[in-house]
Amino acid sequence: MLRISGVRKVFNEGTVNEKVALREINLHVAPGDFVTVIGSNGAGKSTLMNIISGGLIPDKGTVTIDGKDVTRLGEHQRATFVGRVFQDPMAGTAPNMTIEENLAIAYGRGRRRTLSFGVTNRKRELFREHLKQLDQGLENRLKTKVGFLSGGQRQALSLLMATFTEPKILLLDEHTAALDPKRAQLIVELTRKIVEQHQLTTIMVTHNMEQALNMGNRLLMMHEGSIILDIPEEKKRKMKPQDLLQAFEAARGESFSEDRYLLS
Ligand SMILES: Nc1ncnc2c1ncn2[C@@H]1O[C@H](COP(=O)(O)OP(=O)(O)OP(=O)(O)O)[C@@H](O)[C@H]1O
Repeated sequence: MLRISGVRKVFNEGTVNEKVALREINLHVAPGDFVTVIGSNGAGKSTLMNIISGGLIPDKGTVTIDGKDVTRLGEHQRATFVGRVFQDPMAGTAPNMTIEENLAIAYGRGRRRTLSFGVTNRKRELFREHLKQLDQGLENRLKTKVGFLSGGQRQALSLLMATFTEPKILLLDEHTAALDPKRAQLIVELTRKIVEQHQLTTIMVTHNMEQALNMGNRLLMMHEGSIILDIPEEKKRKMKPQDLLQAFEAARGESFSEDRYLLS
């Protein structure tokens, strides 16, 4: 489904601020895989997500999605096959527009504009159906401006919008990190439900080791621009956060007392 070959990304190349964010990334994600990505600060996780979404173009290497080379396509051109939810609940939705207007934009992604942007009664019914599964009572608040919703409600709506058109790849970029534990858990459950329901190929970045172990069928660990661990489902299922820390230290060949802090 997703193939990343020899991808390298350097910021401020040739200056004193040069930073190699991705060294030589090779990654194949099979259809229906749910991959969690963990790693210390500055490991390159967000850069990798941006390379997949088209927010950044690699300096070297290629990205293919479902057999199509998308390396040089920008974010808008990939929007039909890449859905994304960000850490910031403000990022995925337009606060001054109503719930139904936001959903109409998500619904229109990849369709002909002339046919899609108005909110017809038929679409309203469809939106209500989808909103019901969020269990937030949003199906009765279609005319509410999104800026009035809580962070958790906005993330739930962002998740729905990102998956509305069943993208080929769903990117979740620490999408529960800004929420309190109760709301975060709700979004985790909702994520599981939506991903399973649509069998979405998903990549989720998290700093939460429990989350990385409990969700998905594969775990990647990144460090200083490289993927240093790739843990399959059977192995992952038996691991505890402590095992993950040990694996991290073994892969790096050094011990670092702040790992727990950096990863959790
Ligand atoms: N636009 C940019 N310009 C310059 N340097 C950047 C830019 N974006 C990222 N970097 C640098 O590239 C490296 C990788 O950053 P990235 O944001 O991908 O890490 P991350 O693993 O997502 O970190 P975190 O967990 O802290 O969000 C870091 O050293 C970062 O400072």
